[in-house]
Amino acid sequence: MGRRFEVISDYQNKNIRLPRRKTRLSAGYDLEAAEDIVLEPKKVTFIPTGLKVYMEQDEVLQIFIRSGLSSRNAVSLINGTGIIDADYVDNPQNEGHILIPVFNHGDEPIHIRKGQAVAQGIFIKYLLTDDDQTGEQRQGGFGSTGQ
Ligand SMILES: O=c1ccn([C@H]2C[C@H](O)[C@@H](COP(=O)(O)OP(=O)(O)OP(=O)(O)O)O2)c(=O)[nH]1
Repeated sequence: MGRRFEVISDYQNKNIRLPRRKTRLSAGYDLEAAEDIVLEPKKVTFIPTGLKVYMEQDEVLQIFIRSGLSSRNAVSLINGTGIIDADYVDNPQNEGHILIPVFNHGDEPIHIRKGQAVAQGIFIKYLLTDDDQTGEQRQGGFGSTGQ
């Protein structure tokens, strides 16, 4: 299967750039906002990226805030670190749209522009226990398996 980002159907022809690393040894692929969006104070906003990601079965994409954004503004990911599972891609609910849930701790709205890099994704390999036999298939999007 390899490892690659793709633009989801709803965001085709909207000039979404595929994530890139800044320098030769940067670990993170920069994730940009797919739309202009306002982060209202003391609220969680799901920033759309317009992207999905394919990766190998034993891999996960971890999402972190970009320090540029968090040092200029009092914002953080509401979930600390976002976990994008390898079987999230192409799920029937939202095609595997990568969303970035950001909390604005400040008192003023923050205006995010389309194309602004807000977070970064780092691919990591994960391990299983010896007796792991999980065979369940993912059906949906964010929060779908934990109900
Ligand atoms: O910041 C995030 C975190 C997660 N996701 C997507 C990818 C991930 O594969 C899916 C499920 O996330 P997670 O497993 O963290 O949440 P959950 O509450 O356990 O949901 P689920 O029941 O769907 O596993 O939601 C995002 O788009 N952004």
